[in-house]
Amino acid sequence: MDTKTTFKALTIAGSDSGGGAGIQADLKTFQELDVFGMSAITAITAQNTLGVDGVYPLSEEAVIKQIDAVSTDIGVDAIKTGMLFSSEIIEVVASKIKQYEWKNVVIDPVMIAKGGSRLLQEEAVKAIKEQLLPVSLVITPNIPEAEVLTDRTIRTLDDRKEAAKQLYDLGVKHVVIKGGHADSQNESVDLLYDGRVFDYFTRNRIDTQHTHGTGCTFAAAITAELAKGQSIPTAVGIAKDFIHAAIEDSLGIGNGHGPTNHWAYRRARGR
Ligand SMILES: Nc1ncnc2c1ncn2[C@@H]1O[C@H](COP(=O)(O)OP(=O)(O)OP(=O)(O)O)[C@@H](O)[C@H]1O
Ligand SMILES: Cc1ncc(CO)c(N)n1
Repeated sequence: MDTKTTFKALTIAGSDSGGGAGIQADLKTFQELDVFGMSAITAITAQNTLGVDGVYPLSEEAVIKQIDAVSTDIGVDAIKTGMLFSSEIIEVVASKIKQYEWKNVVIDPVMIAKGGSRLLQEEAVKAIKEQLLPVSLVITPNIPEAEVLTDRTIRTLDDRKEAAKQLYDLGVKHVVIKGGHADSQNESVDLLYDGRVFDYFTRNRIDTQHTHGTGCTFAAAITAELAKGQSIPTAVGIAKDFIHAAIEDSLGIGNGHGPTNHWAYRRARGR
């Protein structure tokens, strides 16, 4: 008898034509971590390592149809959201999370691309806080996103801890505030808060400009591990190792902020 179990993850996010962030980064990461990846695309971006040259959102109907198509047939063990673009799409996603009673829900609250292009409309921040956070397991903001979501300035680790508590109070069960944008020259520390204790995931800071899609890749790795049934601290620890390997062994592609290397983690394990 075939007893093989296939773990499945769905990403609801934008397409990055450059292949380093968005849907493309998520699917590559799921694949590298032995999880079957599926996607519901919210918007198409014309994008490369130099920046975003166009954003083309899809209709709410198109997003609903994609989510329903995979959920009613294939099934989903974990979901991740990335670029959601508008309040209308956020509302659709929140209602689908409730309808399908998804528990392993990772929200990467993507707002602005490295070159400054908006991937989330300004007024949609409220919908993330009010509709998505209460139905989510984990949120993974970078420091500027955490500042917007909490309306506070984050300079010190104590500021970050206060912001994590504030986000937790909005209903999300675990908060990871990433340290890629922190001032530290030597290390990149990610903070995890579960409503009781703070946990720290620390690796040396790599001196590189090739960090396009680090946030998407990190959150996708957490999602893949949750799909397999790992605990949150274990999933975050594996995601930290995955993104560190991907940044360290970068590909040097393009003329700007290049992508990370999604196969570096697997190669380092001799697979
Ligand atoms: N230079 C670096 N060296 C080591 N780790 C890094 C570096 N930059 C980012 N990271 C790690 O990468 C992950 C993503 O963090 P970051 O704060 O850069 O996310 P982000 O800004 O959302 O990324 P993006 O918007 O490019 O997708 C975190 O685990 C962070 O600690
Ligand atoms: C489509 C897309 N999603 C997320 C990001 C953030 O890295 C990006 N640059 N593009």
